[in-house]
Amino acid sequence: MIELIKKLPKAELHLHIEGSLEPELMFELAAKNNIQIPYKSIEDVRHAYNFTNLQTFLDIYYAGANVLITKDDFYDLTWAYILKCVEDNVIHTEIFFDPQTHTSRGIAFETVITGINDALVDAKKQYGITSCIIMCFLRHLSQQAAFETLEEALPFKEYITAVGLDSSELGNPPSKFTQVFKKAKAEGFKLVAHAGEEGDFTYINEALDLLGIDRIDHGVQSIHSAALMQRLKSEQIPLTVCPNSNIELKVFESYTEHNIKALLDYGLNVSVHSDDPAYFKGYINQNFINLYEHLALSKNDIITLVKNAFSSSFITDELKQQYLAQVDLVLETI
Ligand code: HPA
Ligand SMILES: [Zn+2]
Repeated sequence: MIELIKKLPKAELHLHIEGSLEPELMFELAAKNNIQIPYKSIEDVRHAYNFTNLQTFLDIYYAGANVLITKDDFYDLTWAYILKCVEDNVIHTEIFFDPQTHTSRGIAFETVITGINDALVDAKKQYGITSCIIMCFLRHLSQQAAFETLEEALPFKEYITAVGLDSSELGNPPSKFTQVFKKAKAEGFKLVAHAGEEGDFTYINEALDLLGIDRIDHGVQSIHSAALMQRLKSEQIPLTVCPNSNIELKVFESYTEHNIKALLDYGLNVSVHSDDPAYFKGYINQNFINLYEHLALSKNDIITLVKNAFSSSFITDELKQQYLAQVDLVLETI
């Protein structure tokens, strides 16, 4: 089964590019850019990755992002991630970036977006990997700040497919961003939002009812509302679930307690993703392998999870069919 997991072509739909910053590159960029980081060695960094909840992770994650300064840094970060896609057979990836994490340090929006985009263009040329970019608003900041970020993004609209919402969930419900999501929709962006990771199921209801999102990121707390479960099932609203992240951030105590199998068996449109793989011990294949080893996923479960990701992606229907056929082709050879 592990061979199957590795060989299947996959789509990544929940990946923060800043969360793919491996400690080795963090050290290299810190030295190049003369940025102080609070670690003496790679070992030291890995040791610090011992989180108790979302906020303890975010504090370290934002500090890590401080080493990213130039367009080349954003290119190199993204290219390093593309090489992981090649390793894991990810043929389509939809990546988040957090512009405010960088613009608040005086880095131009243009520097960030063009560095990321150039690497994605090269990924298509060199490996045929398709991609899109999702710009996230930081929910611990104000709606006004999100509006300003949306304005900054408009000249680069052709590079950005969707807007999302991430960072500290508790106390920052989707309702805080109703107006800016309305504007983003009017500008033609697809909409996603992190909801129901640490926040309860009412955050998911708000993301659906007030923001009008196309996909929920995480969404695992939906299991606590029968009405919401019924709605997610009948409307087949995608949930991009990140198992390693949920374990590392103590959303579930262990893999055996993770509810993805229950969500899948109920008939929800769930898929598996890696969130912040440099911080959460592994990329997409490792997420599948951990689930397989602890939750007794069947071959059919794995195929459904893999196919759901393609179906829930923002690519054209034609490309979806092509990629789903590619999955079937690999299945025939195994
Ligand atoms: O898992 C996450 N949740 C919220 N914000 C984030 N920013 C990076 N990763 C995450
Ligand atoms: Zn996330």
